[in-house]
Amino acid sequence: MKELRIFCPATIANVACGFDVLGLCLDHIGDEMVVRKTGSGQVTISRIEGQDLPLEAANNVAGVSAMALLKALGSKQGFDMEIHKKIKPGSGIGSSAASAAGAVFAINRLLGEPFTLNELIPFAMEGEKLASGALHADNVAPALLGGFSLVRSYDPLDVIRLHTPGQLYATIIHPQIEVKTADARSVLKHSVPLKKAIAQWGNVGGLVSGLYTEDYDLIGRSLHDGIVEPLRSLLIPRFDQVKQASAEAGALGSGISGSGPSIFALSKGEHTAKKVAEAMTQVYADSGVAFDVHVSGISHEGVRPTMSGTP
Ligand SMILES: Nc1ncnc2c1ncn2[C@@H]1O[C@H](COP(=O)(O)OP(=O)(O)OP(=O)(O)O)[C@@H](O)[C@H]1O
Ligand SMILES: N[C@@H](CCO)C(=O)O
Repeated sequence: MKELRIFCPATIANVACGFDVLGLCLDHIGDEMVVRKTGSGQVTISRIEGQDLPLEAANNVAGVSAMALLKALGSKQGFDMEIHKKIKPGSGIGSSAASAAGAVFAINRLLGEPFTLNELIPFAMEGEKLASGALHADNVAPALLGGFSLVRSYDPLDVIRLHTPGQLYATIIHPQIEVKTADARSVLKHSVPLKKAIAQWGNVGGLVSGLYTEDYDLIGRSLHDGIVEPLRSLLIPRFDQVKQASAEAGALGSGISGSGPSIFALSKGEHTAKKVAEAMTQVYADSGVAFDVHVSGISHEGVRPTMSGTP
């Protein structure tokens, strides 16, 4: 195979209590990429549609991730990428991760899969480092593996794919303001009072348990973030109102999606998730801030081919 067209899904990182360790994969929101082998011996990006992003491979997360993979293999094979961007950079739903994960998935597939999906995560993290200065895996892991991911450890990297309950739906409101991950990380404190840490790791354990037992009330009780949300929510217009309206509409819980400005809520069932979407819309209707609202299931699959290229 010389060419692969893929869907690169959006993701929600942190999922409230799991800063840098939890993430989930959305099912139909995402970019497309076309990746093809070339004889140039280099990684190139010939086209980016939908957003104004760098075409130089060294300045684009897709290029950096691709080069990290090829360097690990010692491969001199050239690749060219086209990126059809639907997820806005700085949205909080893993725009950079979609490109990083897409690049390494496609190149790995075109090279006959020398790496497992889990083994691709560190290469995609190099792209995230370019975007935000931080080697976080909580967007690229679910973008590659699908479902929910837990980064149990960064050193050594140990990523676990978690069970996803079938009736879990996400609602996302994306206010059209850009919050760069690097900026949203710079507002964080580097030490956490023990009392807050206790509450947070209790909630991470509760959320993981709730996912496995499909206990939706427990999932809802666990969707709290007492560490990051109080600092970052100040960057997001009407954050508290969106949370309150989501709860009143029946959401299990809500929080900042990734580093924001998107806000997510999880609900049991699509019907409730749609009611939450209406409630979020009402909060933002007269805000003067343009916004999009999405309802999505949790995808069991991450990056995936949409059409095989020519053999
Ligand atoms: N292919 C790419 N797709 C998206 N952003 C890219 C890409 N290549 C480079 N970037 C840069 O990465 C930055 C966006 O990444 P950032 O992590 O801030 O946003 P995000 O991925 O939408 O957020 P989050 O990780 O919170 O979901 C921008 O500075 C953008 O120029
Ligand atoms: N865990 C990262 C995710 C960025 O999407 C952060 O919150 O900074």
